[in-house]
Amino acid sequence: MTLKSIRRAYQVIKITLHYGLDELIPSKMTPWYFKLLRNCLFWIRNQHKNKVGGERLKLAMQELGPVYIKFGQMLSTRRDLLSDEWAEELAMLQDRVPPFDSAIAREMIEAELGATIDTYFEDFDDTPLASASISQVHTATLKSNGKAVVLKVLRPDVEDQVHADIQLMSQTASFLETLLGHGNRLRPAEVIEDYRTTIEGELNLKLEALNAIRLRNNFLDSGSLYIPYMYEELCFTRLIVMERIDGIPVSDMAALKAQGTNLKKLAERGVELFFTQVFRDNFFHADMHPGNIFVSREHPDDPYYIGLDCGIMGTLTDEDKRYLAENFLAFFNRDYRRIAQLYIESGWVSPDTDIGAFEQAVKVVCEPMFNKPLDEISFGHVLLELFRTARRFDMVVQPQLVLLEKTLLYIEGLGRQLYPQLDLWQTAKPFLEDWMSEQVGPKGMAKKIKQEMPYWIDKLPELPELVYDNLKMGKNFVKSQNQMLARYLTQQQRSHKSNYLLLTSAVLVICGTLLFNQGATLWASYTCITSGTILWLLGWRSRPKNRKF
Ligand SMILES: Nc1ncnc2c1ncn2[C@@H]1O[C@H](COP(=O)(O)OP(=O)(O)OP(=O)(O)O)[C@@H](O)[C@H]1O
Repeated sequence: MTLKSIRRAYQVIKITLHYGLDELIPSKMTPWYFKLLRNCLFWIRNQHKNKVGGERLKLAMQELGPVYIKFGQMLSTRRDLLSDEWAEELAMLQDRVPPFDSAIAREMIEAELGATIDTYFEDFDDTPLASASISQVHTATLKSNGKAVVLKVLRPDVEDQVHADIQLMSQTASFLETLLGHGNRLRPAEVIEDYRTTIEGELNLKLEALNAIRLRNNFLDSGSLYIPYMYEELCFTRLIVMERIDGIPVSDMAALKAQGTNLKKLAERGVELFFTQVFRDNFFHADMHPGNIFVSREHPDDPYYIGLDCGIMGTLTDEDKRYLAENFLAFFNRDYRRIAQLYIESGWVSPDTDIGAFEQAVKVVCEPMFNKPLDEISFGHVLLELFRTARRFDMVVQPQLVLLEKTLLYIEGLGRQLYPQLDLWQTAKPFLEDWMSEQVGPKGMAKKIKQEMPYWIDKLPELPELVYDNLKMGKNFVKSQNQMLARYLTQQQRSHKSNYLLLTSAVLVICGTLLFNQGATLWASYTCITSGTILWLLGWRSRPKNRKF
C-alpha cells in the first residue's frame, strides 16, 4: 500500500463515518474488532443523523467522487439487490463534475494525435461542451472536410484513480463478505467485480468508438436510430473524434412538444429499437440514461433517436435469447412451471433446485401483475421480479441479463413518459413471436439445417470410417464389459473365501488359547492354534490382490 492509497483509504473511511454508513450494518452482525476500530475513530461523528439510509449513501458517494458516483448509478440499477427506495435515491446521482483545465485537455489530445491540434482541427473551443466523470467533450471543426466534430478526451489520471478506488472497494467488499457471511444476498464481492468490468471498459475510448461504428452500421437506413459518424483514424484509447450532432435531449418534454414531435411514434420506436437490438442484432446499447439519448429536429412527425456514448454494450448468447423469449411467453401464458423449468434448463439456477417451491415463488410474484390490463404490464418489471425470486434460489448473477433488465426498465419508463398510453405488449409481442417462430418453428429448423449444411458436407467423406470405428469400438466395449464382470465375480469369490478362512482361523486361535489357559490337554490346544495359524495363512494368501477390476 502506498502513502497515497493510505491517505485515500482514510478519506473514504472519514466520509463513510461522517454519513454514518457504519450504522447501517445491523449491530448483531458487527464483530467486536469493528466496534473497537469505530470507537478509536471517536472524533469522526455521524453528522447526518436526521437523514434516511439511502440518502446518506447517495450523499457519501457524491462526496467520494466520480468512481463512487458511477458505482452508485450502477447500483441503482441492481433492483434485484436493493429496495426500491434505495435504488431511487441512488438513481439521482449526477455525474456532472467541474471541467478540468483546457490546457491539460489540449496536451492530452496532442499526445494522442501525435500532432498539434491545428494539424487536424480549426475553431477548437477551450470551453468544454460537457464535463463528466470519465471524460470531457470539446467542439471543433475538422480541417479536411469542414464538418463540425466533437473531441471526447479522458480526464487526466482517471485510470490511476479508478484502479486505486476499485482496489480499495474490492478489499472492502471482501471484508464485508466475511462480515455478512458468503451466502449473503448482497454479494458485495460479485457486485464490485461486475462494476470493475464495466468501468474498465469505459476507460478505453477506442472500444467505445468501435461499438459506435457497429451500432451505426446496424441502423444505417433504419430511420429510427442515428449514431454519429466516428473518425476512426482519429480515435485512440484516450481520445475519440466524432460527428457533432444537434438534437433535443429526450428528457426535454417541453422542447419535444414545442416542435410537434409525434410522441406516440417516438415511444413505440424506443421499444421496437430495444427488441431489434436484442433479438435481431444481439448487440444492444446498455447505457441509455437521458444524457445519452437525443431526438431528431428533422421531420418531427416521423422522429428518430440519436444515441451517444456506446461505452457499455450488451450481447446475449442464442441460448440466453431463447430462454428469455420463452420466459416472457410463459409468463403471459401464466405457465409458472415452465418458467421454473427454464431457469433450471438454462443453468441460471442449480439443477437441484426444488422446482415445486420455485414454481410457487414465481407464481406468488407474477400472479398479482395480472391485476393490471395486459398492455400495462412492463417486461422489465416482469424480468426484475423473476430475477429477485430466482436470487432467493441462489441464481448465479448473469451480468448480461442484468444489463438487459436495466435497459428494458429504462426504455419502458422512457416510453411511458413520452406517451403514457403506450401499449407495451402490442409493441413487443410481434418481435418475440417472430423470433420464436424463426428459432423453433419450421423456419428455424430450415435455418439451422442451412447453417450446418457446409459442416456436414465437409464431414460426409469421413462417415463410413467413423461408422466402422464406432461399430468396432462398440464390439470391443461389450467384450471389455464382459471381461470386467468376470473379473469382478472372481474377486468377489476370492474375497468371500478369504473372509471365511480368516474368521475360522480367529475362532480356532481363540479356542486354542482358552483351552491352554484352562489347563486342558496340550495337544488339543496346540492343534487348534496350529490349524488356526495355517487357515490364517491360507486366508491371507487368498485375499483379492487388486481391488480394481
Ligand atoms: N457527438 C456529440 N455531439 C454533440 N454533443 C455531444 C456528442 N457527444 C457527446 N456530447 C455531449 O457531451 C455529453 C457527455 O458525453 P458522453 O455521455 O459521451 O460522456 P461520458 O463521459 O461518457 O458521460 P457519461 O458516462 O456520464 O454518460 C453528452 O451528454 C452530450 O451533451
